[in-house]
Amino acid sequence: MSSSKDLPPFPSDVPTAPIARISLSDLLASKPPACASALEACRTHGFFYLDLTATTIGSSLLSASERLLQISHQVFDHELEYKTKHDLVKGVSLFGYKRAGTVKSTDPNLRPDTTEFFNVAKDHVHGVAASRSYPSEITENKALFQSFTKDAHEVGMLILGELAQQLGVEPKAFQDKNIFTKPSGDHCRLTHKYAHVSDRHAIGLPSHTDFGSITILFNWLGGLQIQSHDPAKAGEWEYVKPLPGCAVINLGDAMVTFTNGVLKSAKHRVVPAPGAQGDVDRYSVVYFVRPHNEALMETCEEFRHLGEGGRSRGSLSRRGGVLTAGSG
Ligand SMILES: O=C(O)CCC(=O)C(=O)O
Ligand SMILES: [Fe+2]
Repeated sequence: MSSSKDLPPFPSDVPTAPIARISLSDLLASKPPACASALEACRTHGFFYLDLTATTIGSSLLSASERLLQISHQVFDHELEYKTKHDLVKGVSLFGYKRAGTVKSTDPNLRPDTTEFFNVAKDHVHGVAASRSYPSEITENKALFQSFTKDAHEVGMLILGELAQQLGVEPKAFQDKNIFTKPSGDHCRLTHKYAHVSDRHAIGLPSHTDFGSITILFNWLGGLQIQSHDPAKAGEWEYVKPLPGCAVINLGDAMVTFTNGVLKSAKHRVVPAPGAQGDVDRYSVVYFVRPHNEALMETCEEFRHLGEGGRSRGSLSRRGGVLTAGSG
């Protein structure tokens, strides 16, 4: 595949998840219907499309994501031996290479996944923390990773600000948990899933929720699925069809903790893309806005009255008796 434009189309007869499409330009202008739709999407699906066209920051994110796609082709094309030189060390750091074949203990079928990825730390590309080794295609394109992470984080902060506004809480309640200049697990992930012509049931990424606050996702082929909210469909998996000019936004578990479950982090997974799309390798470019390492992982004041306050999920650490987002 030389470019995202040469890909087979998403089949027209495959049912897709009915998630909202919200315009970044409207959110930037704080237009009430767009802000209300964002809140509604985050209270229900925990997912929405963000139309990035017609805005400067959105256009630069779209072009950066295309360039990162090209870099992904080169990076994943290396021999496994080269890629594993940059392995992430589970339990020690999130950043680096994860090969395909991981079994997630939460997958009831314990199927090895078929996706490899590189997690590139915001802290490493912006000098917030000392870097680790990455493939040369990543280190040589530091400026691109810098602008992508900065712009994606800014879009995440805009959404967090609008959600706070809509919920009537302290306007910076969520933004203050995700400060860009502070050490954190914020990162850009490049993913690659091999085409599986012979095994249409291979799992790309097993069902999971994201750990952080907001995920900004660029993908070009189907394969991403979320569970239906239609009671008649009883949680059936539905494809999230990639839309040109749009990123897919979803909330992570931190937002569930901060809002005491008012906002949702939906389970999602990656399966082979439908139709002819399943015959080509699949890539995605993701940015995870995660609470900074010192952020308290507890329910914001305004949501405590809802009952069971301070629920937390994910790998958190305790600092001086309080729960923070830092991985220790
Ligand atoms: O590749 C995708 O479409 C989704 C990736 C994802 O869910 C993740 O990396 O957490
Ligand atoms: Fe995810």
